[in-house]
Amino acid sequence: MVSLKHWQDSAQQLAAMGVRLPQANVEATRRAGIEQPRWIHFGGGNLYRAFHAQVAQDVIDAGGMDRGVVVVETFQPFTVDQVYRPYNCDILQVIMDEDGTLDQRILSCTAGALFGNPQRAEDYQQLVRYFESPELQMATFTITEKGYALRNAAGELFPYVAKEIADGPAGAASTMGIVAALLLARYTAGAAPIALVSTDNFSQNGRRFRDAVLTVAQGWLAAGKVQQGYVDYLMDKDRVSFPWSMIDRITPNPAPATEEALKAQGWDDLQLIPTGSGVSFAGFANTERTCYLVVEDSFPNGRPKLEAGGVILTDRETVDRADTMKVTACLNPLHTALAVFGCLLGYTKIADEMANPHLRRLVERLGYDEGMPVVVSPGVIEPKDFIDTLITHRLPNPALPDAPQRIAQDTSQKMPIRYGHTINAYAAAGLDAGKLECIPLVIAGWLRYLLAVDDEGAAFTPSPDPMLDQLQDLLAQGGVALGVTDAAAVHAAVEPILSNAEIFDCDLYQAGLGEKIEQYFCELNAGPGAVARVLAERMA
Ligand SMILES: NC(=O)c1ccc[n+]([C@@H]2O[C@H](COP(=O)([O-])OP(=O)(O)OC[C@H]3O[C@@H](n4cnc5c(N)ncnc54)[C@H](O)[C@@H]3O)[C@@H](O)[C@H]2O)c1
Ligand SMILES: O=P(O)(O)OC[C@@H](O)[C@@H](O)[C@H](O)[C@H](O)CO
Repeated sequence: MVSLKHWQDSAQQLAAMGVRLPQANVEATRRAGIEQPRWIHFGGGNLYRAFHAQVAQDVIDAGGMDRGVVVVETFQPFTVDQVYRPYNCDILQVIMDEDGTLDQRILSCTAGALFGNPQRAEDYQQLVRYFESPELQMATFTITEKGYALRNAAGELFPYVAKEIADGPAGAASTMGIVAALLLARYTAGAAPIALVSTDNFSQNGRRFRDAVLTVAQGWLAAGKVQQGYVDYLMDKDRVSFPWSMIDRITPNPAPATEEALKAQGWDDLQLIPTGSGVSFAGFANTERTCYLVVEDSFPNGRPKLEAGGVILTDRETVDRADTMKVTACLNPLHTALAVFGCLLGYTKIADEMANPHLRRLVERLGYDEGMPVVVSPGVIEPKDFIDTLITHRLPNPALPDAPQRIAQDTSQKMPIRYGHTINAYAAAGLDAGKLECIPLVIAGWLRYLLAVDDEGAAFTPSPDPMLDQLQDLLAQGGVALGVTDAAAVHAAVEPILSNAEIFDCDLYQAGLGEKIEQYFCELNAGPGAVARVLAERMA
């Protein structure tokens, strides 16, 4: 048997098993990274473990960075304590090819892991020291869309954000507040430049990230907690940059099937680590081979040689086009459609959904017919090739254990990016959004999903979502349950949701889609079996 915790004792055996090993001196890069990283990553979830860590290992192996990355959690310490530290921060990356091959590689590029929240003073102070150093060049982030959110659906600051603004940097509590406080420490220590790179899935992520940090910082300025010089520092892109990015790699939660396959190959310490939530972790990260990371080349303090890790460095406009292509048209809207309908139809694997001709037709029409017409090619990736590969290889990959339940997480946070953007783009291009059929069908499917009753009439547990309770209450208060198809009752219950521009980035009634979504919802909600029937009729 071989173990990830002690892999260096079995290097020869691992090499014989075909497991790729780090090329650089592991201990030296680890020591140097713990001493002072050049790269800190916030949100050490599965995407970091499968993708950013690969980039960092490639860069280190190629001599493009002399030290390891430090991973930081701000939200909860789970991965730090239960996933990183027990494995000395090492990761087994498992790339799952369509033919069932498991391509395995040990990634030893993570030097340390911290719970960087004032709740854990020792780790937080270490993080502050890292930020005070001019040697730190960049921080990357995968903290999910909600990690950047400061306001509720009514547009008001969350109470804990209002409180941290009133309390000042010492009371930083949200991730945006913590980042603003770390930047204050950096400013005070000499104002060295830095790049803060959001690699989360939403359009213009750098702009929105910057806006969120500035909202907190300007709140502190208004409350007399910081000086103008600090805000000037944050606003100076030559000192603090927020490069935009596009990231793509379908990275499911570690799956029992992967755990079993690895055990059968001789691994003895890669059991799934229970989290008590929908997400799962393990010593391994399972992912697909295809990956893209496109980043605006704006690093005022220099950067590791990211090109050696396959990163495409380019200008902001190209990044924006690549990202818009992926998150608003050619991948993520298709994913959310499969998530919503997959949960309703009892699927647990995306590849199985792609074998359903009606679901396959739905995602083809969503992508080719409804998303693509308003996509501008980024040049660095050809949209038609991208979506062709997605539909013919990536989504149907039977080896990839991706689940609609994973993708359904936080759907309320993704609506503006995945559908609102295209609806608004139709209006901007003088096209009639009211003619769209698949986007409103998915939104109606999401309302149907919120009832938490599947197409057989059985209750299911929706994936975690910060707005779930609020949205479910609106439907319940309106008397909407499975079987309710009275148009007036449905309208009264769903109108506050569909007209809310905080949720969709547009008022769907003004966009000419509200009534159509209500009609689709009534069809989908007619009773058990209605979801499959409507899909079969409309996607014939
Ligand atoms: N998994 C993928 O296929 C994939 C692909 C491309 C992009 N992404 C982007 O990466 C993000 C993370 O994906 P993942 O697969 O690593 O998810 P994950 O669930 O494995 O990890 C989520 C990470 O975000 C942190 N987090 C959650 N809520 C937070 C909050 N409010 N503030 C700060 N941190 C918070 C968690 O602690 C964890 O480190 C996604 O939301 C998406 O934007 C994911
Ligand atoms: O990560 P999210 O929650 O924004 O979205 C779920 C999936 O659509 C997403 O993770 C994809 O797998 C990813 O965007 C592929 O690159």
